[in-house]
Amino acid sequence: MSEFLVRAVAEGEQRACLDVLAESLHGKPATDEVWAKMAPSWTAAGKFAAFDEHGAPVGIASSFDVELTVPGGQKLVTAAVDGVGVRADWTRRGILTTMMAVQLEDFAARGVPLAALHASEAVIYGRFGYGAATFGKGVSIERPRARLRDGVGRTGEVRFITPDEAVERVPALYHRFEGARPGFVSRPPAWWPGFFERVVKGDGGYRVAVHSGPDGDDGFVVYQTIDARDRQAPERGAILDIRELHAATPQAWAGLWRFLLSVDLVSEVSGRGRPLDEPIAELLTDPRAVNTTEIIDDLWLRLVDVLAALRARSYGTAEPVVLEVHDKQLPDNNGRYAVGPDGVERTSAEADLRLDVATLSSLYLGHGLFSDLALSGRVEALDEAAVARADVLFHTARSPWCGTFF
Ligand SMILES: CC(=O)SCCNC(=O)CCNC(=O)[C@H](O)C(C)(C)COP(=O)(O)OP(=O)(O)OC[C@H]1O[C@@H](n2cnc3c(N)ncnc32)[C@H](O)[C@@H]1OP(=O)(O)O
Repeated sequence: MSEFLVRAVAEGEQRACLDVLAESLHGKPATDEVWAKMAPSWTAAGKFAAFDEHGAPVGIASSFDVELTVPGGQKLVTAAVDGVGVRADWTRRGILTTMMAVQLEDFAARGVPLAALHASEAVIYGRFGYGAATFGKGVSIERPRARLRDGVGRTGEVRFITPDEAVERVPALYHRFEGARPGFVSRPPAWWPGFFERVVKGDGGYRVAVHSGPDGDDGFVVYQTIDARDRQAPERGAILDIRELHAATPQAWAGLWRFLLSVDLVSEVSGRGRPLDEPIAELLTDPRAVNTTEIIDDLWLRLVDVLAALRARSYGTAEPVVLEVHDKQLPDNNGRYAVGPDGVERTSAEADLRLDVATLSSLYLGHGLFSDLALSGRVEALDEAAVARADVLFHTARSPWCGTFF
């Protein structure tokens, strides 16, 4: 069997690695024009690749650092893992497994307490300690039925901005929302050019609208309209599909929804990956105008430093529990942790609950219940009473939500 070597990507090797990634995702090699646009942000930093015996890349795993808000509001440095792919003629030989191991060791050595990713398939990353930690819902709103309750969203103004104005204003505006929910991530400067090129300035016809309240700009929406008109069904108008909707205040949030639901010749307003608890139906006189079309896993989280991560978040009011954590890839995390509202310590006390690091990672931001995972066997309850306590300790008022694709 052919050998491979996993190592850090050196300066000058990025383009060949990008082509491997594109191939794995059924894309095309970058043209000179595309590469010229990508090169400034597709640096060698944070990239590991597998090379064949001739030195050609056959697999790639990339990451960049962001800050992720954890329950209680602290922001933790998090390795945002993206750009993972193995050339189709090299799969199932352990390349991803080796790249994940090297990457995790790098995160641990750099003192990065969390790693996160969006998974192409739900079966891949659990074995490396990642668990689905935030979810998003798809919504479809029947616009003809969607009348707003009296007074909803009337306190501010919404205006379009041009793509160039969006480049100028939206990153700073987004910065205002960071920390609004557990799971939210910062968008470093290198994240934005791809978004502006592919979405805002791309050929999808996206519009950017900004909401202004008493303190100035406080929300924005990015959407496109898809013409679905049909002569046989004259009541059918366009579909207005939301790509992003972020608001700093409840008034801005309601104002943006008012605007979206007021656009003429639209029969449906849709969006994917919205927060599970976004109360759109509560804005309307007919809540049944809002349909949930799907619920999908969003951010997969990996506690790299279990003690640091557990210490960084806040907890609900309940007696402490002792968690026994198993971590195959990073054995320094193995052990017991006493977790309570007054703090988190390593302990030699008897364990109440036993779970692997992927399961703990999926519960960490507040989505899901220990009791559900105890039912399914993913949490082993050595003390039954501790399950309900853990539910209270880890619960968060707002659903965790990431809202950023990388
Ligand atoms: C964060 C992101 O970027 S998500 C994007 C991920 N990339 C893609 O989906 C692109 C297309 N797919 C690929 O490039 C590759 O198939 C990868 C990266 C998913 C997997 O790479 P491989 O080198 O084949 O993985 P590797 O050989 O290390 O497999 C490890 C284990 O995962 C399993 N596995 C890997 N990929 C899959 C999959 N897609 N479906 C089911 N099982 C899988 C393997 O069977 C193996 O199981 P085992 O340990 O029980 O033997």
